[in-house]
Amino acid sequence: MSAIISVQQLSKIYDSGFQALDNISLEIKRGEIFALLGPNGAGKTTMISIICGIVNPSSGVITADGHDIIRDYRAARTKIGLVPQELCTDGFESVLTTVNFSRGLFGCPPNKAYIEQILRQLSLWDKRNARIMELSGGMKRRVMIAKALSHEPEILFLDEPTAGVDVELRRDMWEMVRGLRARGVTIILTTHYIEEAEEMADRIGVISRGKLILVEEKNVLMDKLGQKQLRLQLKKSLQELPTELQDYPLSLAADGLELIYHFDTKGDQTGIADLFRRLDEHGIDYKDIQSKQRSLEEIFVSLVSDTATVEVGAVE
Ligand SMILES: Nc1ncnc2c1ncn2[C@@H]1O[C@H](COP(=O)(O)OP(=O)(O)OP(=O)(O)O)[C@@H](O)[C@H]1O
Repeated sequence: MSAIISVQQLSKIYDSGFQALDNISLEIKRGEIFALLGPNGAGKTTMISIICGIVNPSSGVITADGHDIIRDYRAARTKIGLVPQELCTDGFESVLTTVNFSRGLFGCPPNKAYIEQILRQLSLWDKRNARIMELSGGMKRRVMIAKALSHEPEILFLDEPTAGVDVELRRDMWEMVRGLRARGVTIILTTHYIEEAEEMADRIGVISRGKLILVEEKNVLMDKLGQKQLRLQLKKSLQELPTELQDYPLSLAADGLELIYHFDTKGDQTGIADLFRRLDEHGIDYKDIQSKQRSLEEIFVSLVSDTATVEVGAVE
């Protein structure tokens, strides 16, 4: 897949002297869903704002669908739709007027059929004549998406699309984003919700203190770093591991009532059969077994824990 966005050696130093981005290079592939993860203040919004032409870069070269975002600003901007973090729209206007107006700002001629299609897709068609102030928070957020899509962009930036929305609406949004991707829209989203990236993204980038510390296919990331755990609930508690088992990747938890075995999903052999034999030899009985994949959240926390204070995996 070719790159639809290319970011080369991007740095941003705000007027205050604060360096928000430090030499970032990144290519977004056409048609992918790319999730940008990072703790508060990592630089996600700064990066999006620069690509969308809202904030000036201090150095670096960025193109959107081949158009330089500074020299060829207008052409670049028409390729991009942005759903900002904050809801910003006139509450007195109707949904339809607002979305049509946004389209007009890009110099696009009216297209009733297209606007109807996106409003239907976002379940807003029935509310098209309602004033924005009369809508629920989730609906307002969808209006922001409709506005961002009004000029038929090929790239959609979603800055924390599901912050503060309930679980059901979050799932609807995920469905909608997948639908957009199926129509060929490239999607870049920032999120604090690791589960969102895990669920949706094709690739994941992790940004911490203005540096891009990792870019990887989600599945590769899960495989590469994704360890599995086998948890055995013991019938009798153990004070400590028998000496012969101390070289195994085992640990005791829950006051000696749980034995945790770590193994690599990539390895040829998990060692589980051998472990069971050894437990049998030592008369260690268990009543239940669970296996658990290391989540992206754990991976993320371990990645950024030494570079920043982490605030991740917010759960409502
Ligand atoms: N206009 C500005 N002037 C000075 N510093 C700024 C400005 N805008 C942002 N910053 C700083 O740049 C850093 C990155 O901010 P940014 O909003 O890009 O982070 P973020 O990763 O989007 O965070 P969050 O997840 O909290 O939205 C922060 O330390 C922020 O205080």
